[in-house]
Amino acid sequence: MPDIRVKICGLSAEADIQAVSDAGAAYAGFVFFPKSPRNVTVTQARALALLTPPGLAKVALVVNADDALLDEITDQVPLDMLQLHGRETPERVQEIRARYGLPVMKAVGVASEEDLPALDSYGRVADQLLVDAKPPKGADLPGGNGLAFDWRLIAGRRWPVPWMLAGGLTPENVALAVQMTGARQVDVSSGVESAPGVKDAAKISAFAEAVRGI
Ligand SMILES: O=C(O)c1ccccc1N[C@@H]1O[C@H](COP(=O)(O)O)[C@@H](O)[C@H]1O
Repeated sequence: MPDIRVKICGLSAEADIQAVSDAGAAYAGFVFFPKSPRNVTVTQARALALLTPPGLAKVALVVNADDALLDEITDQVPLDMLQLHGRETPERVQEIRARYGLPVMKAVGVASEEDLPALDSYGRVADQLLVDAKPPKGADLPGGNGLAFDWRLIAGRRWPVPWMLAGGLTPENVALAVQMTGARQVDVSSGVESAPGVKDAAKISAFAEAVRGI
């Protein structure tokens, strides 16, 4: 069975980079969304990205970002991928791919069968899909809420591009989530924290260990 790739999102401290690297994760995510407890400035993200060892892909998470913000982030922060976690249309995904020349991962929130066609639409234009739980109505954050969705909804479904499973994953439930969905990549943020926005090295290690044990 091929290795399952892990993304740890919402890093904001030097120690987080070390913990994620030690855990053998494939992706490190930086959140550019002021309402998030994981928000980082461009200056902070640049410093963290420069500390990130080769082999750990650096992902910038943005929410409905305009070109000015994306210009600033991509000018200042060495990146390997952009994660679009807002209401970006398929056309906007294409525009961003063309403008920045970086792979784009589009997050799609899932709560019911009705949400699944969007994965097919974005699967035609994005480089990767992030299949996440749909945020509750009125939530401040479009992701990072520690909520899982009903994994049976995507059991056996496949898309033409690589995809990651996200939403409420933890060291305790990630093995079951992978078993039920067939995911080959998993993304976690709040499930490896000791408090909102504070990453916990022991939980990061336990998450990676749980994935290795699958
Ligand atoms: O983490 C955040 O604060 C965040 C803010 C805005 C959009 C997305 C965000 N996080 C992403 O949401 C999913 C699931 O997170 P969780 O594991 O349920 O906490 C993940 O992709 C995060 O990168």
